[in-house]
Amino acid sequence: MDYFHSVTATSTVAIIAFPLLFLFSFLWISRGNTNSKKTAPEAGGACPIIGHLRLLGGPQPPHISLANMADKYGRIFTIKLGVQRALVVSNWEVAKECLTINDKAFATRPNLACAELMGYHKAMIGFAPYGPHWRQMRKFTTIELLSNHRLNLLKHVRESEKKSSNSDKVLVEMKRWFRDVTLSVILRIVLMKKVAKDLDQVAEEWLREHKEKRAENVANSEEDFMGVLLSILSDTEEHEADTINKATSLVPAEDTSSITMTWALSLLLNNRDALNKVKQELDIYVGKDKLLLIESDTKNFVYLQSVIKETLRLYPAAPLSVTHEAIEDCSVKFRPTNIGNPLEFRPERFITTHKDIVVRGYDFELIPFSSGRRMCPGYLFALKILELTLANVLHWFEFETPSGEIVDMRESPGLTNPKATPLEVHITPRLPTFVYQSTN
Ligand code: HEM
Repeated sequence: MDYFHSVTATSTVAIIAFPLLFLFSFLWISRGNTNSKKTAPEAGGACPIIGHLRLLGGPQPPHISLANMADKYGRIFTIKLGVQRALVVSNWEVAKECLTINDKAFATRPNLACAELMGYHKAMIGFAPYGPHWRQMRKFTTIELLSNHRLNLLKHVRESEKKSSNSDKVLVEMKRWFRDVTLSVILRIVLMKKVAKDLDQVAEEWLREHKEKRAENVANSEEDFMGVLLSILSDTEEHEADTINKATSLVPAEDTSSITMTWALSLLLNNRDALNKVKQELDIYVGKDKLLLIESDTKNFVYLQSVIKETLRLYPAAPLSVTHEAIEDCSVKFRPTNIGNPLEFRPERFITTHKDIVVRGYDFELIPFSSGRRMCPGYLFALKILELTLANVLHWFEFETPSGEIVDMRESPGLTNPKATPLEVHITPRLPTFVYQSTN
């Protein structure tokens, strides 16, 4: 039976809640959910929308609350957020319609106070309204910074980022560790050719300062990162605009990538069979006598790549995408479909039943990086960092939770989707001692 529902969007904010919700959408069907078009009661309160998302989130993350609401009101419903009417989309087919046929209609961002305050007066590409500035930034980001060609030129920066090993058992908070690695790579890319000082030295200085601030409990915001960058750059004039453009385009990389790596490791620690399969892959294709992996090694890690896709499916770093706003009238309709075992961590699905699905924005069943003209321009960079960093840490160390307990998988509210509790693990060396002492 075909069900069609449509909503006309005029000056509507679209919250595309995917792909976690796409899982729930399949459950809704199997639960015999009605497909009637409904409007949820008003969330109440005043703008800005971020405040409302937090309000919606309450004790649980906003995307989970929206999933519950979608369960009640359907996979496409509207909600009044203060003066704004928001269209909440929790199904991949509707998301496809929004991001293909209606892509241009939904291409701008809402006018939010947070975009003004956190986004350098909306100069940051992610917050910028659709228009000439966004177009120029997008061109710069996709061609000059994050194209396949540029990423290949910067391969050595990603490959050279490593952490020293200690032969003792060490307790490590993994999100911080992943964050430091990602920050260091970003910093070195942004400052490339810019600073007379040795790049490693600059990266180390930034990380030291960053760690000191953290120790003093100073808010560790994106603005800190930009502030430090701008102060480092203040003594240089040449190509400053380019450098600032680079920095603003790379800021989203840090949180999203380190969150995803933390979820991936957590899932593996709770699923020992999957962890063993990753290790087997590492032993077959790398062996235990080599320390540092390079990007060309990762093409063989089919199972690890499936783990990453499954992580992005179950714990997408940006579960609500970034809010889109409609610039013109359009109408959105949908027809339901079904998929099995959506809540299970089963990386094998991406080697068997769903092996052709890629996360590049055209398989709408899985779009953690979104799709269309506002799609994440950093997806290639992210996939490279995720594959290389996860492969390296899983190659170097054995991981155990402090008392062998199961990792807590609760999520916490926010625009991104961090773990509610830190991932603290004991790490011990996995390779023979001589490998850590070698310089490869
Ligand atoms: C696991 C990692 C990541 C995930 C899941 C992710 C996801 C997303 C999503 C869902 C959006 C919103 C797309 C939309 O509005 O439709 C986005 C935007 C964006 N992302 Fe990412 N991202 C990741 C990593 C990165 C990295 C590594 C970079 C840079 C190197 C990056 C740069 C950006 C930028 C600049 C935007 C704004 C694009 C625009 O508004 O035109 N992201 N990302």
